Amino acid sequence: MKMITAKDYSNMSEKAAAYLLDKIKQAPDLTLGLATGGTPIETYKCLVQDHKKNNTTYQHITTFNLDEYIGVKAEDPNSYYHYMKEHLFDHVDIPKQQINIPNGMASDLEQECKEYEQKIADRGGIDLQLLGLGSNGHIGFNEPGTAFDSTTHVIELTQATREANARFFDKMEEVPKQAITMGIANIMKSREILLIVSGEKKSKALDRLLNGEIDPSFPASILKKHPNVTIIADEAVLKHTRVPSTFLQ
Ligand SMILES: O=P(O)(O)OC[C@H]1O[C@](O)(CO)[C@@H](O)[C@@H]1O
Repeated sequence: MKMITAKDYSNMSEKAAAYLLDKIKQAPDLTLGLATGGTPIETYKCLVQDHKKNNTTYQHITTFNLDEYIGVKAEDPNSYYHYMKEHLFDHVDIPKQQINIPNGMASDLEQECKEYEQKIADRGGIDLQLLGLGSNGHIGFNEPGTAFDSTTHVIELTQATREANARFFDKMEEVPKQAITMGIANIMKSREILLIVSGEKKSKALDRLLNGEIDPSFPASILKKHPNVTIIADEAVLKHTRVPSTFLQ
């Protein structure tokens, strides 16, 4: 794993967007794994600004989102489908048929998971996966205890995750209890991973990732076994994180 440091959230987002754009320019038909949540919002904003200014094209890009809430309609402002349209897809030239997000309204969720797996496989896997880090170590919605060999599956969200995400909803009761998420095996099969981490509240999690044991009780810990992970972290998170010198470029 290598670490790129950033001054603050904006600078982390600029560096993450520059990193993604560099890869997109090198391989315009890249298969990108995308994340939602608070962390990547400004990264997407930077991609949109770049698209407007420099016309970087997404015509041949295929995307797979990590996860989606179960029981939230696509048009609901809290669906991750809606989030992606609002923050990225409606503002760049990616063809609709190249966008993949699990369908949390599918009547047969097991079948939906299987089909999502097949779509990823048919595309030849993910080239570059963008990841955020949950305070409890979740990646995608793979909560603590999720098997490292898990593939796309239905997950019960922990109370901690529901509380962390409650800020996007009007009431705690509206926060879904379940989601579909790519599994840890899918994330680990990505050829490259870009993990973005910002803010003091993520210090404990980043510290555990860098210094702790590899254990399913902290799903992100498996990233240490991936051969090509880059972390972009800002000063606020790094202030209380012990960074082993081997991680610094
Ligand atoms: O970026 P946030 O909002 O802190 O969330 C951390 C992670 O949790 C999730 O919301 C769950 O998938 C991810 O999208 C995100 O990367």
